Amino acid sequence: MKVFSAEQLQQADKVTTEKHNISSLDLMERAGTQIFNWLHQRMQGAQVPVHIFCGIGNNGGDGLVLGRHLIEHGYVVHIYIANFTDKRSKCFLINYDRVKEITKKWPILMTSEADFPEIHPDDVIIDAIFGIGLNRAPEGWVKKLIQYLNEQKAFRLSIDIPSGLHANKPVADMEAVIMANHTLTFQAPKLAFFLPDSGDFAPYFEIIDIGLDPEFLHNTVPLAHLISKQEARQFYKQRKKYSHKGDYGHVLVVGGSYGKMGAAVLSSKAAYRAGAGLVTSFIPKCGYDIIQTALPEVMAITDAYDHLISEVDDIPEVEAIAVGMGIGTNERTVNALKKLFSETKASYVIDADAINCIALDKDLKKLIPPQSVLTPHPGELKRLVGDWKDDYDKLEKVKEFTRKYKCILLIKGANSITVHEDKLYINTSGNPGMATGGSGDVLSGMIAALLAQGYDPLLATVFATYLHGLAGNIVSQSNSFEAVMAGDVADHIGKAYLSLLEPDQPVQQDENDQK
Ligand SMILES: NC(=O)C1=CN([C@@H]2O[C@H](COP(=O)(O)OP(=O)(O)OC[C@H]3O[C@@H](n4cnc5c(N)ncnc54)[C@H](O)[C@@H]3O)[C@@H](O)[C@H]2O)[C@H](O)CC1
Ligand SMILES: [K+]
Repeated sequence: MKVFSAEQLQQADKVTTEKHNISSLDLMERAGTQIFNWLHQRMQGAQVPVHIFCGIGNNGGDGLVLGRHLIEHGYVVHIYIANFTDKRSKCFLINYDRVKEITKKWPILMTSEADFPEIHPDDVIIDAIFGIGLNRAPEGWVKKLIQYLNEQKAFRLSIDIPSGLHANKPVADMEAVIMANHTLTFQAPKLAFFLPDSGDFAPYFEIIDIGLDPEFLHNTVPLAHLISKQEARQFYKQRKKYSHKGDYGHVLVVGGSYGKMGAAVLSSKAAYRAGAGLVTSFIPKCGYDIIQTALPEVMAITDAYDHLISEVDDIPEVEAIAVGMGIGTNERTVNALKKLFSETKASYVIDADAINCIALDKDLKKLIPPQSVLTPHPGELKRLVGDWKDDYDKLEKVKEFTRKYKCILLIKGANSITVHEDKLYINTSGNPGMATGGSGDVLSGMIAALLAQGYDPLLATVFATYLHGLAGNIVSQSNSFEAVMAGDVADHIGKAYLSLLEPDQPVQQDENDQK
């Protein structure tokens, strides 16, 4: 699914009205009516007061359309206009009049804090103050209104986007954004919903299709792609009946040091579970018994050193190498990486301490093999590209890094983002239980396994990230978030493949009602 910018959606709006010969007012009617249908299906006529807070632009107009339909269906509705300026939009004004026509009185105009209404915890708040037309931080009493609404216990439903949040720019004032319980967003999800600084404002959202021109949406290069099951399923390559282990590639895991052998074990295990034909682990001597005992399927080659990796030699020819998990940043290890990168051709996954080594040594940075996949967590990323002002600055820095070093970089986090030059792929699987030691080691092994099986590096990263999150979700469903351990995630990669391929269950009406 595509993630568009506010500007692209405004353009889509314009193209749709011109090409399909419908007015902006019709589009607003469509948008507001769909919000009404959503709410009506859930409220079923309940006489719970619905407080609709409208701005004076088109987001406010959507709120007015919703209000009119609710009133016509006998709901208890209070409409308030946050009258912060008299520059009201045309479609807002028409719908303002339409409300008056049916109620015979004007909605309540708010001009200061004194106008804030009392709201009962069981009531419903509709947030239609600002949409994607937000152009600065809300100030004065409007900011206070947002804070007041956030203090209420009532359910907050935001129309299109929580007011005060920009679709694709940093939050200007964190204290002037609606904390939505749910957001009904038009046509496409907004980038801000998936970034660490702003994602908490829109923890749950649904997309409302308002029929913007499909051709425009198809031909427009989006800000990002959202990867859910539907997309991930298309990446899957079926195994052939008449095949042998050589067809699925050989992964070399270069990992571990004294006290951190688990990293190499987890990565090697995940490589097998994700489908690699063969896995060899290159480890310090001290890890030999550990890996051979933990994973009999894995072949082991040891370094000359007992506690660390000093030179990766005598290795077989492999398709993919996952390097860095638990290797430390000793100078000898940095030198081993220099030699490995310059002498061994393969598809690389560069993780953990290998990233720290690169951050420490400029010469090593220059040796990053083209098309490598780097998988830093936030701390490693900071060491690699420097600190950032906000999420958008981070994305720009990472894009620049991938251009300069011709690589793919996965920004790991709640919604991990695969970055390659200007392309962004946002992952939707996974859960907070996966914020646990070893989770990244499992992922590096999975990416390497897909590389070995012939997936191209960008696809391998996006697909492995989705499968990894899905495996984590399966574990957490029977185990709680708290109890998720990286080894469990590796053990559930198989279930993730099965879940990916099983047909979607039709949504039953009563099931739908409970959501
Ligand atoms: N194509 C679509 O997706 C459709 C969207 N619809 C809805 O329209 C809004 C966007 O409406 P717009 O009138 O452009 O802007 P807003 O309502 O978000 O903003 C209102 C108004 O407020 C001014 N403003 C912006 N920031 C501030 C601020 N901090 N303080 C004071 N005033 C501010 C700004 O100048 C605007 O004029 C979209 O989100 C949807 O809800 C259509 O209904 C259907 C098609
Ligand atoms: K809103």
